[in-house]
Amino acid sequence: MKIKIENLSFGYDDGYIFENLNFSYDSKDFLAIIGPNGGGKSTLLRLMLGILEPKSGKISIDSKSPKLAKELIGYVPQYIPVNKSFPMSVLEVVLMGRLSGGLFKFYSKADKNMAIQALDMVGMREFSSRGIGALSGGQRQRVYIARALVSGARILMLDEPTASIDTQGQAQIYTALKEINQANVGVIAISHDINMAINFASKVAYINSGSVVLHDISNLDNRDFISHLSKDHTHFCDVELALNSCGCASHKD
Ligand SMILES: Nc1ncnc2c1ncn2[C@@H]1O[C@H](COP(=O)(O)OP(=O)(O)OP(=O)(O)O)[C@@H](O)[C@H]1O
Repeated sequence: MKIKIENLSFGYDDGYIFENLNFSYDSKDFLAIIGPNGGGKSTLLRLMLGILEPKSGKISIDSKSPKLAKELIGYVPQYIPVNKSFPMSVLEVVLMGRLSGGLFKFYSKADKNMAIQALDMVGMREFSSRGIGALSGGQRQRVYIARALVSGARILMLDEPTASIDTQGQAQIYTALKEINQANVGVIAISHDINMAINFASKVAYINSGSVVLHDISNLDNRDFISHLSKDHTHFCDVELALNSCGCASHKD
């Protein structure tokens, strides 16, 4: 599947956040969207999800508008804490991803098998009967990823899936996302952790002040990158320079 952004312009009010942006994504890739606060990462994700409408230009997902393609997209919001006594099991939460037939539909055996399979993919099968409130933040986030997967989504879009989660939990989430991508589901994740992005993604889109620079990092030597980052640069905004220093192909729109 392909997402194509052509001459996209968008602003919340009179001004523009993006002007004539061109960008494309192939679901073969695990794309990490990185960049400083306020750069436009969530705005771009919301445009691709069809929650926001471009002022001009076009976004197409396999030639359909984001609204018409919404069944092909699974959205995982930022980590949201839940009440410890929330009365739903992990399996029930994942089954909610099969609700497209209506809120009161009965789940079939096939639905349940799909939910168990999705829990397997994120390494959470053994927790299927546990209450959703009795999980760690990282485990809960993996359950939400399974819920998005079980809807039959062909691309997952995640807004900072590892915010407020410790390093081990982050690595488990990124490992699951990489495996999901290898099983032919596209993954686009906003990330504030450059280490995770570099270790697990195949492409990085660096967004700042409305411009997007795409880097192919599938052959990046991580140690080379980290040494460039720490030796030559001191700030997150210098990630782009470090990527260029490592000779990563970059493409600016
Ligand atoms: N609903 C809104 N109305 C008006 N302006 C908004 C709205 N949402 C975001 N903005 C502005 O748009 C710009 C881009 O915001 P966005 O949330 O897309 O950035 P971001 O890169 O995701 O930031 P962060 O890393 O802090 O989450 C910012 O200047 C922000 O203040």
